[in-house]
Amino acid sequence: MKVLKFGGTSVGSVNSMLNVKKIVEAIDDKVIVVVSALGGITDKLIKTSNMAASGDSGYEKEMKEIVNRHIEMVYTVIPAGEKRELLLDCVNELLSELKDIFQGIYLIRDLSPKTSSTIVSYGERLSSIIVATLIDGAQWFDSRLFIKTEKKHNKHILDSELTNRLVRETFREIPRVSLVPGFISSDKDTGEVTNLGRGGSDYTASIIAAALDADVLEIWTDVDGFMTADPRVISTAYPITELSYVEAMELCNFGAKVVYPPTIYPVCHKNIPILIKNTFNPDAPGTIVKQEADHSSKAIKGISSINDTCLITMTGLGMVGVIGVNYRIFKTLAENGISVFLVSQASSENSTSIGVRNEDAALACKVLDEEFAKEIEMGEISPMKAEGGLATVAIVGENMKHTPGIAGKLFGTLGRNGINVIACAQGASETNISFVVEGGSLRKTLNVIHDSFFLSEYQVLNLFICGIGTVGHSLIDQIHSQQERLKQERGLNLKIVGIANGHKAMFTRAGIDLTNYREELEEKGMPSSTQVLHDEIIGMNIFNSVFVDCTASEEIASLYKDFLGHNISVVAANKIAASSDYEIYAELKRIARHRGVKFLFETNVGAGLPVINTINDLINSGDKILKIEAVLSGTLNYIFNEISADVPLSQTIRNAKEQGYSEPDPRIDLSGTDVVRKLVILAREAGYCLNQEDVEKHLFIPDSFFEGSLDDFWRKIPSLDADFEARRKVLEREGKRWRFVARFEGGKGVVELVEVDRHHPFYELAGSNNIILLTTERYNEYPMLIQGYGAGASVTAAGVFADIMSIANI
Ligand SMILES: Nc1ncnc2c1ncn2[C@@H]1O[C@H](COP(=O)(O)OP(=O)(O)O)[C@@H](O)[C@H]1O
Ligand SMILES: N[C@@H](CC(=O)OP(=O)(O)O)C(=O)O
Repeated sequence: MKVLKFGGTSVGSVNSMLNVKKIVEAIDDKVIVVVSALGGITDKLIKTSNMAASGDSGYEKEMKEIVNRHIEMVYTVIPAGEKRELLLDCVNELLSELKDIFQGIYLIRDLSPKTSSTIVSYGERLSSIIVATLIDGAQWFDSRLFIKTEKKHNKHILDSELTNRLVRETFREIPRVSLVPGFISSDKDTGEVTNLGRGGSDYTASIIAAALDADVLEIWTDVDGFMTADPRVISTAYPITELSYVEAMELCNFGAKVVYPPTIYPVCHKNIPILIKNTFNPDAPGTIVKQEADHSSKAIKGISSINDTCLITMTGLGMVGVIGVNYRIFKTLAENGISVFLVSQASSENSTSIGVRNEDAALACKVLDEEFAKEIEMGEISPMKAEGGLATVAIVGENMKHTPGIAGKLFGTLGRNGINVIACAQGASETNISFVVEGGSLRKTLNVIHDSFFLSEYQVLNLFICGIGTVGHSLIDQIHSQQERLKQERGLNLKIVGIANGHKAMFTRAGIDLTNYREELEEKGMPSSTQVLHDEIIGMNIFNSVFVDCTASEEIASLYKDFLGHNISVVAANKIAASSDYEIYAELKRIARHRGVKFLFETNVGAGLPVINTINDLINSGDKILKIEAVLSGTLNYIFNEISADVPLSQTIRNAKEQGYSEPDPRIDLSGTDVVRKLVILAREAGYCLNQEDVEKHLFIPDSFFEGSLDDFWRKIPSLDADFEARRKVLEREGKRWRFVARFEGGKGVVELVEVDRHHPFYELAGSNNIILLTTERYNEYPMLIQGYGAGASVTAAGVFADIMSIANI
């Protein structure tokens, strides 16, 4: 014999009702079917009662909707004929009783718990008679006659002994199909209608299954089984094939709504398996819950959470070593009907924290303050401290037992993502680790843990890309073309969750489709500003995230500090932050280290060339950088390689801009500012404290050319052409070339135009290439030389991409 329970979602629509009929009629065994109210009806009954009790005449409209929902259901699922007429008589009678009760409440403006229980019982009474008529040959039973409760601590609790006896008596002869309303019961002494609590139909079914020694209890709902996490929050959650009773209990007790927690015990006691199935997808295997579940796979089976948490903390040296303090805490709370779902006490015994629901917090504080009034007055214990708005998360799995490293992995993952754990608890059974976080971090917490424990084959990196000029655009193209390969071959899911340019920004947790992102940004993007980026990115509170700055903006660079402080790594093509005041640079590095995130800017010097990483590797392995000599400006090298009798200086500058080598304002290159910035960054990475103003500059363009607007500059620059051409001719005759060289030695930095002959390593430097010579303690007689493209969108974008990949750490 089987017991099948169909939840509100399974009897909520015409299609689902017809599925229920098909599923039940296909079973070749005796079956007892337990049903809930039509989806959403219990909530609506409660809402309508409250409206009527508060004198809101709008309750009539709600009541009409309740009537229509049931009548329409009858007309659509039951074919015309005698059966339908008989059913309509019963349904109409129940609905008219309900209408009268609501009217009574509205008139006297009073709603007692007893009336409330009566009202909600109509949900299951109505649904069960509809389903009983729908399923061929089904016989209806009134669960109020055999599910019996008694009142304890102001709550209706099941009287198991009496109920079991009555269930067995009622089903001495079990028909082929029996139909039972779930949830509802009656008081064993007064006969008043009661219920088993919200979600209680699962419990009704479990009680019946256990009392009658059913072969299986099937819970039919709207998901493919118990999932690794709440699928409404974690889109990547997937069904768990097998769970033990203990694991199922831990999960549903902690918010996995798919099964009402008390359901597990009766069937577990009788070793009856529970099968969770999807009414909308009956072919899916579902989840089987039994004594011994498969433990061969992951360390944890599922994650559940309760958003509604208040942590009450009792502290005081007067508690240390005193016997009976905990006894008094729990006795007081129990006497006041307050349920505690998390307890955390330090071994020093001077502080105990307990997790309760927010609605119980004020009462819990009050009764505990009263219980410990004497100790509080003597100063031995402080008054209770309540911290609301929190959430409790639990990771569950019997595999955790004796497996070292689970807590380490859990808390490490949370820490790296900037999630603060306010309290935690793990029982010696080692099947559950629970912890409390800020309510606002719940989504991020669940995502982070789900990702690290369940989706480890896919690591996710969430990217915000700011600036879609030449470098940003090229980066997005490169990511787009590599996304699938990285996923398949490296298990890395690179998701771009935000894109912004100077005037538009768009964000989506699911990841932006990169095919038409420019059009989408223009059409659907919100107005962008530094503030918008700051608030949206921090507000999204998304895990494993990286802010990628492909702008040259000082304002954008000013955001890094807050991003790093919120555990968002920063990858910058923008040089401003790393070359700004030494204190700012040092602070950003400090915050990143402290927060366990990365601040990377490899492309700040030499575009995609591995310059900074090389310096870091040398230093980290104990070497010392003694001298840096370099041509660091792709623009200037391009200009000095281009300049000829046919192409004067002014034209080479224009060409450099048009080819995308120079900064948007080429004066930043010509003034040496760009090279100074790069030298400062290299020196700092080499372990020296250097600021831009400490670098000596010998320029080749007079200072006056850098004053005024960019247009003024373009107008004035041809006036230098003749002089440059004369100097170039001399240089040519001497077999020399111009190189704009940056040098750092003995703590001093210099940038200047140098004339190099054919024996100098910089002589042959072609195009816009860069060259860096590092003289170190180890590379001394023969310095290390790094050379290659030092500018250009695609190599710079590739360098940024490499920084991003190093954060993914694969
Ligand atoms: N870990 C989980 N596994 C499956 N479902 C979950 C989990 N956590 C929360 N849920 C939610 O529980 C819902 C099923 O419970 P409920 O709405 O009470 O169904 P029913 O109406 O069938 O009783 C699912 O639709 C899902 O959104
Ligand atoms: N109808 C009741 C009982 C129940 O179990 O419903 P569902 O199976 O839809 O969770 C409620 O909403 O609480």
